[in-house]
Amino acid sequence: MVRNIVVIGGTSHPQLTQTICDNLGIPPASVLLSKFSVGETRVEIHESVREKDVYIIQSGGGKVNDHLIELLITISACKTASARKVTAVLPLFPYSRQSDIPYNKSGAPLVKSTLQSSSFTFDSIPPTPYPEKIESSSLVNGIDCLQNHLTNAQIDDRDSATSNGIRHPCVNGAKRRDTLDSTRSENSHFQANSLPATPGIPNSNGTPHEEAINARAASSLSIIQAFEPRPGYRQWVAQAGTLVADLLTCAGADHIITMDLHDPQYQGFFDIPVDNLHGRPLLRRYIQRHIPEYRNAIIVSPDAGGAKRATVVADSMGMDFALIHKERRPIKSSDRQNATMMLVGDVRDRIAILIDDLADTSNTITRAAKLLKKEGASQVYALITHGILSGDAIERINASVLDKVVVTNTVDQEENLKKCPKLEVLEVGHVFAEAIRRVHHGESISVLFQYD
Ligand SMILES: O=P(O)(O)OC[C@H]1O[C@H](OP(=O)(O)OP(=O)(O)O)[C@H](O)[C@@H]1O
Repeated sequence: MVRNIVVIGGTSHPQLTQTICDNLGIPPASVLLSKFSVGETRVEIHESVREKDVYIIQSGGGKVNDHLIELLITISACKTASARKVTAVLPLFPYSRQSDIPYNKSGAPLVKSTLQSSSFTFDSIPPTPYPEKIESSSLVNGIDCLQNHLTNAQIDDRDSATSNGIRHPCVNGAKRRDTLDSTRSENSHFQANSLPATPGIPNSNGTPHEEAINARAASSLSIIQAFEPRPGYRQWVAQAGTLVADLLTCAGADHIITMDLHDPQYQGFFDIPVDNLHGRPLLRRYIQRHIPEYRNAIIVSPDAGGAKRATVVADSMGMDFALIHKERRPIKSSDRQNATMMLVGDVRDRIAILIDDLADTSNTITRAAKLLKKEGASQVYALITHGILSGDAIERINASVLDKVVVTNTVDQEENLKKCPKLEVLEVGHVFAEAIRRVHHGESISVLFQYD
């Protein structure tokens, strides 16, 4: 039993909090986490934290923004209640993919939008928005309006440049909308049913169901084609990772414990200690125990960004390695969905094991699996640290040629397990409990990463 320590669980993953507390031999602290009817988060700490070391467990995934605000308020509540030290334990760190935003060649950000004949929408809540499911109310929310105005403003500028410098008045947006519609009709590749086939990957390789899901998602994932950058101006997109790091520090966090940061350099955004634990030992143990004749299998990175992660696993286990190269900066929205994928390495008649840090929409792993099967792989496993699995990811995995998807429970998988027979979950609670115990006693935690 660890003394003088308080563990508080956020609402993101109560089961993981309980496992961590069971491993530490203490009960979770009594707290009230709720919401006022307006939607604001309410936090009450029901026991003394004075001069105690407090560990707050809150993961990303799910209602990520609500969880983040709840974490910030809880940190602040503990600090103002005289906690000696507050450590935020974020098994999946939210927003860590947003330290850099991918841009297309024209400078427009690669963001999700859904194109309808009359308007854009930027809904990103699960499920992955389908054009036919858009509600008219979604067209009037703040971000949609802002983006529409941005787009319309771009078109206005173009118009004014080609019409003797006279700016068209905005009468109920009618002029702008007309222009926008005509711009859209020129971009016929934006129509949901006219997507190009995946270069290098004939459509016939996937199941018809998978093709349908991917085509539907491709039609939803769009760059604003009407966007044309003003000369000398590149549209600014917030790099939210920096802000989130600052928010945690300002709220009063003294220390961060997380696992498999998408970009390990994100640790440099903080001026407090960040312990980035590794999920690799768990994945490695799974390979050794569950994959038959694993030494003949081949580790595959589904994109160049994850090559280092995957090679570390391959090298430490004396296994072969292959890489899928994914085109990173497509010009058209449909290209992001259908970007060219090329395999470097030989997977024929072997079990291919995809290793990645996270699966969100699961487009990456399902498309990689399709390519690997096409290249002759006998089975395809995906071993992922963070199973975010948002939107219709589970549906996509079920329809894919993937044989098995193994994730850790840094994100709650209870509901996903019920819906996905291919899914297996590895427990991480004991890893975080050991990290907390070591940090609390001032012991080194490097032993938790010294296996590579
Ligand atoms: O399930 P999905 O929605 O397909 O997302 C998963 C992919 O996203 C991340 O990489 P990213 O695309 O950000 O590229 P990077 O690794 O080069 O940073 C991650 O490393 C996966 O490869």
